[in-house]
Amino acid sequence: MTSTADHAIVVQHLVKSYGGKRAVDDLSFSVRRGEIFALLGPNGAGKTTTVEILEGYRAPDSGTVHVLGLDPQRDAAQLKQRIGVMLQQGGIYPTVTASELLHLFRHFYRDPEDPEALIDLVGLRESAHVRYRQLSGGQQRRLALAAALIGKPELLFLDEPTTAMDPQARHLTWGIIRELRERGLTVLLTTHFMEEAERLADRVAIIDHGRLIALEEPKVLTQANAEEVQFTAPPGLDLATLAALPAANSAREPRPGFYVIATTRPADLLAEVTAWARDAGILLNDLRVGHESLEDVFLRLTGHELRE
Ligand SMILES: Nc1ncnc2c1ncn2[C@@H]1O[C@H](COP(=O)(O)OP(=O)(O)OP(=O)(O)O)[C@@H](O)[C@H]1O
Repeated sequence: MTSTADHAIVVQHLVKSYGGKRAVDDLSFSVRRGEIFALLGPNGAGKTTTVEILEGYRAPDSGTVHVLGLDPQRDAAQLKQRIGVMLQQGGIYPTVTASELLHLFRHFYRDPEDPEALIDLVGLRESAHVRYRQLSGGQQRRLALAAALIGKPELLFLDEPTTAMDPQARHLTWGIIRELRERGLTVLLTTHFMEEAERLADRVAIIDHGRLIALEEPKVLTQANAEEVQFTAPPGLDLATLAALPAANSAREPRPGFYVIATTRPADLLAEVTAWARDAGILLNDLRVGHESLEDVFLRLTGHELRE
């Protein structure tokens, strides 16, 4: 039973339409206190709409939503003191510095965090007095993260937190988010990045067309399936031939030239695939055995790929 005592967010049968189109379609899920929960889905899946309803910026058409035990519409003022929202790109005044922004924002909260400690936490000490527009994309996102933390929130909403970051900045940010979980914060994350959900989240809700497709721990999602042999080769190979290899269960070509063969005997299949390729004079690249990635899982569940 989901209760508001041990759950930071409880969403039940949420519906939101724009015109005649359902952006969120009977969505139900709960986020436990202290977990990092990812909403994963392609463009237009309904992630932002859902998050904005939870933040109190949009009203649902029907269904119920509880955030920290509160109704985001009715208890908006109370809730704003207890949640942190990372502003989207472009949401920060271009000539302000990190230090100025955080020292200003602290006045909006009853019990704010020390701005200087936050500057250190997000790794902006060297750039604390640089104007926002002169920061790199990754630094700008980290400042937005610091700004979301200034009110010492219990629950943090991160909408696409590592967009525009290079791999180094992304890893840094993942480290910060993990540290926040250690401190007991609950995090609701939306992302297009498989790897981000896989590495950060305790549980992942995959949504598509406003509906819940799956809700699992990342490792359960990826282990639920048999192993696979994957490789790249020229597009258009005969899938029936591949599926007919003795150790193969099924074969598919999810992207042109990228092949996935499911098996319960990966070592045998690997030998069969390489022998077949040699006989057919086909060069295989990136041959590997593995579990499905979250990307494969998404493709299998929704029939289309996750786009950035
Ligand atoms: N204010 C609005 N008016 C009309 N339609 C909207 C509005 N906001 C969103 N939509 C539509 O609702 C659907 C869900 O959009 P939403 O932004 O919630 O998805 P998303 O998963 O966050 O996608 P993205 O990753 O692109 O932000 C989309 O089809 C979108 O075009």
